Amino acid sequence: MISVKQLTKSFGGFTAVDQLSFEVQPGDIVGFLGPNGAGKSTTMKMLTGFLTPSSGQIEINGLNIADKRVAIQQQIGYLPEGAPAYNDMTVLQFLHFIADIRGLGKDKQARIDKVVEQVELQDMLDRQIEHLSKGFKRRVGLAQAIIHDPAILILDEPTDGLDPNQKHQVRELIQNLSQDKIVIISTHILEEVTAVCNRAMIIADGQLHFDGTPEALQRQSRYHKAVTVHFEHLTDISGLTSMLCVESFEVDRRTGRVTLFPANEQDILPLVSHYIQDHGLPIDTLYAEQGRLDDVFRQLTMEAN
Ligand SMILES: Nc1ncnc2c1ncn2[C@@H]1O[C@H](COP(=O)(O)OP(=O)(O)OP(=O)(O)O)[C@@H](O)[C@H]1O
Repeated sequence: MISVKQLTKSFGGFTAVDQLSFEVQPGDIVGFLGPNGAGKSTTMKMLTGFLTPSSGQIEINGLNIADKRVAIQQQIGYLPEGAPAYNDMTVLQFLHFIADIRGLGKDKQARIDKVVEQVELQDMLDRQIEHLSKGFKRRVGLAQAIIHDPAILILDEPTDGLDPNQKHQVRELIQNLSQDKIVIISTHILEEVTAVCNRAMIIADGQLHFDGTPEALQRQSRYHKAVTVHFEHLTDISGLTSMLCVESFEVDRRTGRVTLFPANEQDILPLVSHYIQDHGLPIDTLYAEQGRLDDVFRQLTMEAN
């Protein structure tokens, strides 16, 4: 378990992480979300023992990082921002180097084979890291993070720079890893949180603004329970938008979709659907919204500003 209490980091007079407190249990896949400069990487660096907090406490599996840093680091796999590596080594040399540092001993070859397969580096083993594409560099970074099969994985923007297929693979990899592990990722991709994480934490200005499931995050959106309609052709919507159960509406000028917001948070889909049927309105799409993550992200982080 990770237990963080009142964690703070200041650089000179500037507070990058401000009294952050949270706990993470095995099985949790946590997504750190936040605007640029929110303090996500700084928090990860403190969790992994690369930065010393200005104040506050970090305990990992009962050990305090202030006096058991090395023991804690043995339990953690860390992919730093930008996935730094030794550029003049080949991929295979680098993985051997990391495996030796991690003290894998007789398990070394088996673990290297396993991670090479997991992140699909088979064709790159003899390439110098300097000459790899951004996506492959990131895969090397992931391979070194998981090579010792750590109980805790901390991944700073793990899918940054990957193409859509690689993103999908890395997300699957994270999900397959996670049954008994703690995984913390930071990302700017909101959909990644719903695709991969069972918990979302929104950090802005170094403070925690939301901590809950991705579904709970979506429910905070003003679009939660709104009903969106798309018509086959231009249609008079005045009757629909003046229904008593509809508090307000908006029209997306680009797509022509009409979104109806419910009065009193009620479930208006059946009422809207009946109205459309009764009046023979020419619709091609009708659905209730779960909530829009970009909307709630903007709302929570703007409030912080
Ligand atoms: N070593 C440092 N010295 C001074 N300021 C720093 C240092 N490291 C980080 N900061 C500042 O702390 C703030 C938080 O940075 P951090 O990298 O943690 O943000 P982030 O949420 O990871 O951002 P991004 O999404 O852009 O990666 C930023 O304003 C950054 O400029």
